[in-house]
Amino acid sequence: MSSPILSIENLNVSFKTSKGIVKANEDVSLQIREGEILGLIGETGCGKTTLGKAILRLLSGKAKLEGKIMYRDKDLLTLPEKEMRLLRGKEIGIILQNPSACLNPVLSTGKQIAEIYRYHEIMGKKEAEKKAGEMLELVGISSSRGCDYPHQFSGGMLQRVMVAIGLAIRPGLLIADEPTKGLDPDTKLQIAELIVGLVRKENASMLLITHDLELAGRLADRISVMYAGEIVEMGMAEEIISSPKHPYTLDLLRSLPGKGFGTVSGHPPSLVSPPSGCRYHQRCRFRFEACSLAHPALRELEGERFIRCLLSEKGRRKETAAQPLLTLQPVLRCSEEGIWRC
Ligand SMILES: Nc1ncnc2c1ncn2[C@@H]1O[C@H](COP(=O)(O)OP(=O)(O)OP(=O)(O)O)[C@@H](O)[C@H]1O
Ligand code: NI
Repeated sequence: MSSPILSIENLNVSFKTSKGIVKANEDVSLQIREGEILGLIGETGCGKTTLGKAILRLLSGKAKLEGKIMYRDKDLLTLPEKEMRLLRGKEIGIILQNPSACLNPVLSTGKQIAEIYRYHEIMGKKEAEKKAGEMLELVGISSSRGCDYPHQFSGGMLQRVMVAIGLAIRPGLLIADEPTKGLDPDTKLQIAELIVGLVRKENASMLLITHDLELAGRLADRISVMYAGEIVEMGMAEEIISSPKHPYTLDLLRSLPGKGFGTVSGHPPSLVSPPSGCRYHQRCRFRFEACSLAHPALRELEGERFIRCLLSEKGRRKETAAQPLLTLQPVLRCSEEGIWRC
């Protein structure tokens, strides 16, 4: 097994707001290995972007961060800002979800890519502009369009420009935050495959942030499922998709458009005052009394599978799965071993 390029230990991120302290990430621990693509999924507002930005210390001054984030041998939460600036873009690239807000409207796209090389003082102006053209070609845009401004590009093309910027200096780790948001289904897949193809070619690693479980299942090696600021399930992508163990993951899978179910019913809880016990218990079809009282820990099951659910504790699963408090039309059944299947 390859060593981690990124290791996050017990990360807590909170924001002081007028409504109270928003606990956007709580006790988050995960690793991304060399050459690995980790999908981070969860509903809107669960804390995915917070985690991605925390890695690069891009959160606003209101954010309080505790825990440890190691990139190779660098401790990112204590690294001096000067070193952090050198690391951003060069060792860890980021693609944010809204290209038109991230790009400078009065600078040509070619110049914006060239600026990265100039900023990191890798090469001179002429060479940087030539390299920017090559990057555009790499992401499927003619280098002649380097003179064009962001408003002259479609959403999909702009996202390609963001990919070129994110990967310009061949970072070891790429954080891609909803890189396909707002694109039509065909463009979405093309962009996602483009990013993954380039990352794989470089043997780089990636944190792929998305609310799209299907996309993560198709492109990631492993998946972390986040709910209300916490990781609730983590494992190999194909296993998460074929046999989800946390009721939330199961509900996410059931809500895929292809299954015709719509979104997961109910609303995520407040991150200012989350419910006691399991954060998902109010929406969970398998809840039992203890779920509203005891906060489950993230436990490791066999084969690097992690789950934060009281049902995963021995003896509970069968008993409870057999008698869910709420029974929706079951596409579920409980197998002999007590593992749920879609
Ligand atoms: N700068 C901030 N100040 C205050 N609260 C914030 C800030 N940034 C994020 N939050 C809050 O933290 C929580 C997590 O937000 P985050 O953007 O990380 O969620 P997300 O999973 O990325 O959602 P989406 O899928 O919509 O992008 C939300 O409740 C959000 O309102
Ligand atoms: Ni987000």
